[in-house]
Amino acid sequence: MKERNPWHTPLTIIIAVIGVIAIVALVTIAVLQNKPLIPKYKYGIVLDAGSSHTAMYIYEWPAEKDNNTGRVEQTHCCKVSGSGISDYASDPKLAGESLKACMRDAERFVPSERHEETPLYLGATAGMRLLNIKDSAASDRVFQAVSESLQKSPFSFQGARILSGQEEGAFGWVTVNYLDDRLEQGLETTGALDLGGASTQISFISDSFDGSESPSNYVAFRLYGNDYNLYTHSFLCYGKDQALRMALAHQTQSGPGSIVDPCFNNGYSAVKNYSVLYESPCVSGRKPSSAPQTFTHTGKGNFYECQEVVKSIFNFTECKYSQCSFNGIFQPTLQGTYGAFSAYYFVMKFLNLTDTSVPLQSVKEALARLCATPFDTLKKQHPEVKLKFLNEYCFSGTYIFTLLTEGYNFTSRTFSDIKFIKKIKGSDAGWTLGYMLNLTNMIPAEAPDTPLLPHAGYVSVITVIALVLFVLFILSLRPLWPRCSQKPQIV
Ligand SMILES: O=c1[nH]cnc2c1ncn2[C@@H]1O[C@H](COP(=O)(O)OP(=O)(O)O)[C@@H](O)[C@H]1O
Ligand SMILES: [Ca+2]
Repeated sequence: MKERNPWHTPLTIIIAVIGVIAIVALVTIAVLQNKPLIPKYKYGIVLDAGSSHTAMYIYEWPAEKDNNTGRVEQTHCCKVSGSGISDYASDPKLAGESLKACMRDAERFVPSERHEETPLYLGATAGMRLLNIKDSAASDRVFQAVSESLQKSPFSFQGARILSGQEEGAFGWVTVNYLDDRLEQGLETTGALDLGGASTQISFISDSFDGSESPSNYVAFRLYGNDYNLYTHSFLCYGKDQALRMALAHQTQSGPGSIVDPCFNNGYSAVKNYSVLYESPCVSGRKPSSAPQTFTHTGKGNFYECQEVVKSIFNFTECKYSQCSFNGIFQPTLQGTYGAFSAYYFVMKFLNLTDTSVPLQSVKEALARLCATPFDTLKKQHPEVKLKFLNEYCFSGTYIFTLLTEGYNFTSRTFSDIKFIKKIKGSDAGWTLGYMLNLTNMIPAEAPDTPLLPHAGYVSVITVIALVLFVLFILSLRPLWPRCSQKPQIV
């Protein structure tokens, strides 16, 4: 007769089936419990109205996370065609019109159910600061026009305003450190170097700086439970386009009519208008009284001579503090690593010097070579590069080199601490993300409570405990186990 398998009793089969169902149910609940059901996002839109152009950034973050603590990422960027809003002073309506194409873009990228609740901000930087100095009524009219245009969008428009230089510097610093996950984890922070067309910002933490020596350069933050004493300064007129104006103005002082400029390549030649050159507040008041209408601007391409011209737009002597960068502005000792973005990146990218940390000597050699290249050769080497930029790379590169070394005092040792970057993890480096994080209170002052275990750890622990309980349960039923298979013992 065939022996019955002792495990095949109705009781053990029922126990096993119930046990398996219980484990599957437990693990399924553990997996589903903490998982978002459908990936739903919230959105925020920031328009960066820079001196040279306006760009729109759309950010998104998970809607389910409590108090908007989920990671914010840039999902889309739209470049407004035409020039910066400050160039529409004589026809402000056009400034409003120019934003429309990007706003339509935003309507497609943000799901329509979210339109009404999505905040929309416009922040203007140094181009509007200069227009405000030159003609504040014109600046008001431009803001009026862009605000009217943005109010017509389906988003929740929160206003258009000029950022102070301090805000521009501090929010750039917040952006790079947020994207690098340095704030939440309380890691050593990175300094931020931003070069625009009309102003430039430097922001970093220095242990020697507590704000006492120069309170106007001090911004205090408490983020995720950590205190930061940030040094920041924005130099108005030291963006690369206004710096070029100052360099040209300096060279026209010696005698009107023509300039032979070492910062432009040999073979470059253009006729320029005196009053256009001198219309900016960065140079106004210095126009020679005998100046003719136009002057000829030709290049002779020499990096070393160009450096001398560039140095002439800085004041290195005046300083009433313990130490200064330039123009009598206090700067504490440089410390740590730096992310350099916007025009720093564009120029260093053109020089092919962005990938690794670059020795200062290599930058010098690359610039000496670039400036010495005849303009015709340069055009043939770079047919894809817009002439407007190609014309100016010798000047822009020399300006960056001089600003970093003579202005901010980077040395051949500390220069390689600078990384030239455009994006961090898919989001552009710039002030816009930090600005939105601040206005939406998305970075808490105190560290949020975190669950004891991460999700995967939680699921594993639950599974192991369930298995152990199941085995213990089966073992506890031992007295009920069938004994019929045991061989009869011979007494
Ligand atoms: O491809 C490029 N090559 C070189 N420079 C560029 C390129 N794209 C943008 N730029 C420059 O970057 C700068 C951006 O400045 P922005 O418009 O942000 O001014 P702001 O920050 O001073 O208000 C401008 O000088 C612009 O000409
Ligand atoms: Ca800018």
